Amino acid sequence: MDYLSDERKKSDFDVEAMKVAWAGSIQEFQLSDRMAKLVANDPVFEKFTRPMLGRKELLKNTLRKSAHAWKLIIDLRLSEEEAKWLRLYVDEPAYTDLHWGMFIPAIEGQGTEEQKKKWLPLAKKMQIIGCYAQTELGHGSNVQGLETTATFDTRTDEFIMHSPTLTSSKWWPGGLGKLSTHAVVYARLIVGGQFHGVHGFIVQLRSLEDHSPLPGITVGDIGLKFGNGAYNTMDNGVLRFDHVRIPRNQMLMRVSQVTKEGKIMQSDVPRQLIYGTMVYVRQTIVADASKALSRAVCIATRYSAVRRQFGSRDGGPETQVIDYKTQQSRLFPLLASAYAFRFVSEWLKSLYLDVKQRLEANEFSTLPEAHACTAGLKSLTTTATADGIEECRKLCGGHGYLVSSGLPELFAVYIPACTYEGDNVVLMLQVARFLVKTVSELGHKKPVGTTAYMGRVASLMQKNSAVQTAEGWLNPGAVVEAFESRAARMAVRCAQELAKFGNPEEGFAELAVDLVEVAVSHCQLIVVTKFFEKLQQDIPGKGVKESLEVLCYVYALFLLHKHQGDFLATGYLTPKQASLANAQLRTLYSKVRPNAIALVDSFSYTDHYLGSILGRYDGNVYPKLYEAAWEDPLNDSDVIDGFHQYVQPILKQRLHSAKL
Ligand SMILES: CCCCC/C=C\C/C=C\C/C=C\C/C=C\C/C=C\C=C\C(=O)SCCNC(=O)CCNC(=O)[C@H](O)C(C)(C)COP(=O)(O)OP(=O)(O)OC[C@H]1O[C@@H](n2cnc3c(N)ncnc32)[C@H](O)[C@@H]1OP(=O)(O)O
Ligand SMILES: Cc1cc2nc3c(=O)[nH]c(=O)nc-3n(C[C@H](O)[C@H](O)[C@H](O)COP(=O)(O)OP(=O)(O)OC[C@H]3O[C@@H](n4cnc5c(N)ncnc54)[C@H](O)[C@@H]3O)c2cc1C
Repeated sequence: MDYLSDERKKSDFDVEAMKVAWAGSIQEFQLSDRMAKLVANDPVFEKFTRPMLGRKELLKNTLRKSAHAWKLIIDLRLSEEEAKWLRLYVDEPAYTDLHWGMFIPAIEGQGTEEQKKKWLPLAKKMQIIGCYAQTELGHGSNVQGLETTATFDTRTDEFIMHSPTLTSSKWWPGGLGKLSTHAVVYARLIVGGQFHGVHGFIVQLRSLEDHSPLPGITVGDIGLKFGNGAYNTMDNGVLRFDHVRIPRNQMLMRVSQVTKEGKIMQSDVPRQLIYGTMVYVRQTIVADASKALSRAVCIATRYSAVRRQFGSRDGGPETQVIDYKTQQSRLFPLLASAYAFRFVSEWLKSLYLDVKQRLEANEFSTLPEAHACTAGLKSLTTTATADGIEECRKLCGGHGYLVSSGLPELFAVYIPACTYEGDNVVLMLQVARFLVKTVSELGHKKPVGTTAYMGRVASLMQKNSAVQTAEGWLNPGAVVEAFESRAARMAVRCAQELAKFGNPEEGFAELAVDLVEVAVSHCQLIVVTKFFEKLQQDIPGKGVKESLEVLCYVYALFLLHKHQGDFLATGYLTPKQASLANAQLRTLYSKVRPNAIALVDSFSYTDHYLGSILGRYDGNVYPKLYEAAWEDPLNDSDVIDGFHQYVQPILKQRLHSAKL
């Protein structure tokens, strides 16, 4: 029985076409759908017991699933793209994520042709397992502060990898603790007693025969992390080197080369390319944000349609909680954000692929913008998603706190995204540096790409919003101009403040909070703009574009309302115009309401992937919650183990004293 069928009938757009719009293309939809079903129908990938397993059992279970996934990839001859989807739907962080997601990309981006030829076939056949060992106990954000050393020995033509201090221990790399045979290790290059910056080195950690650590290497897991199950399926590790020797050709040498004689040769490639793997991964994290947020929103939306509280008249049904305006005002902006992040990630991927192609042709001019966009959007979307998942838990009331809602584990797995691949504040400060530089160069350099609007800064500083009515806000030009003006005005104001400091670095440190706000406003402008640009494309299907338009305005006007202080303080909006935007937002929520279930169905998530009783496709929540409770190991017996030993004596004592 489909308890949500009435809801599904209310929608006025073609859900199948929306699924394609969400996926990006019909091919992508079919591919993803095939992999989702393959995983959902395979009992090896069951995951409901995960939060109850102890650490060793949990990790072993993950290894079993990863081995089964690899077998499927080989047996079914899946492409790399299909394998990516398969791993996503298995939905369990594993050492293989870092192998495919960072180790291989690091070699691809920073290795020479010879190095790629040697290492990539081994890695792609999984004859070696790699991780990305950058962060140390003492330093994560400050990459140039890493302490591990790689000292060149001209006599033997080798590097000596060493961990000189406790704080130089590698700490956090996923897959390092128990599984990796190799790592790309980031270390200070020392040649002839001189420091030559941080570089990547391929280091073998464990024997390929018996998996024991090689001489001079101390390696292990760093211990339990937040939440049950969740990211504890990953063996984040600690690693120390005691004068471990590796051949010279295991330094990744696309950026700098060390010759046999100990000479450093710089290629034309900028040294920032050493950070290139992070640019790649940050871009994928933006896509992951839309997946995680859409999962949480799907659960909260379906459950909000099932759940009823108050408002019964004449013995009729109570009100569905999704009909409360307060519920809508918390839920629908998150629904709109999931779509907004999906489309901005699509754009970011194309930006990244373009930059990658240019880098391969030794054209580096667009790297700074790629860095700013990936860093800023990673920060913006992961912060909003982590907060959004927690909001979805609250939107589900008490039942959202049950592990069977799927939300606690999703939250626990997701929140480190605000920290890994760059702490979100540190990343916004990078965006701020890029923006300040752009403003300072306005006199002699035309801003391009996502900062092109800065080229119109004079008019953006003068023009104020012309919106007169709530309907006036349903105009892409009016909305985009509002976001451009706010971002430009905040950036210019900050640059003026910075100019008052004799020492720019001192000013940057003092004004850091304002600078982060400038960066956030710039990144929000990018997301809003890319959503409107998406709507310019041909999007087939009855009512699909119209529904997306509504979501686009919800996203933009929700941000405008949330940050109205900025819009008012910069003088672009009057309080009246801000309140008209809010009135329009309320109207938009009413337009979303009948389509809400169809909009989350369009993510096309299987019940397996959602992993949530509250978010079940059929809405059959209460019987299934009730059933699941009885499956808890505590309910194996009526009288709990330990009762006779620890509780009964207390009860007896009470009875005894009661007699007295
Ligand atoms: C319910 C269950 C659900 C289950 C869910 C299932 C599955 C989920 C599975 C997986 C989750 C999804 C994805 C997981 C992905 C990853 C997680 C796992 C791994 C994580 C890995 C890591 O974290 S790796 C370590 C990452 N570390 C960092 O990011 C460090 C951050 N620091 C830096 O990036 C930099 O050092 C810096 C940016 C802070 C630089 O600081 P600064 O002192 O200014 O530096 P420099 O002098 O070094 O550089 C300055 C110039 O360089 C430019 N620049 C800096 N970075 C870059 C770059 N990346 N690219 C290009 N250019 C860069 C900078 O702009 C300066 O340029 P100018 O000189 O021109 O101004
Ligand atoms: C689950 C998980 C998986 C990870 N996987 C890997 C991996 O595979 N490989 C790997 O190498 N690393 C990995 N990491 C490490 C991760 O990349 C770092 O933790 C991250 O880059 C943050 O660095 P940090 O821990 O040094 O934080 P810190 O920099 O110490 O941050 C602490 C606080 O200081 C603030 N702060 C720091 N610098 C500044 C500044 N300049 N201005 C203002 N505020 C500042 C931050 O905002 C934060 O609030 C992982 C981490 C986690 C949690």
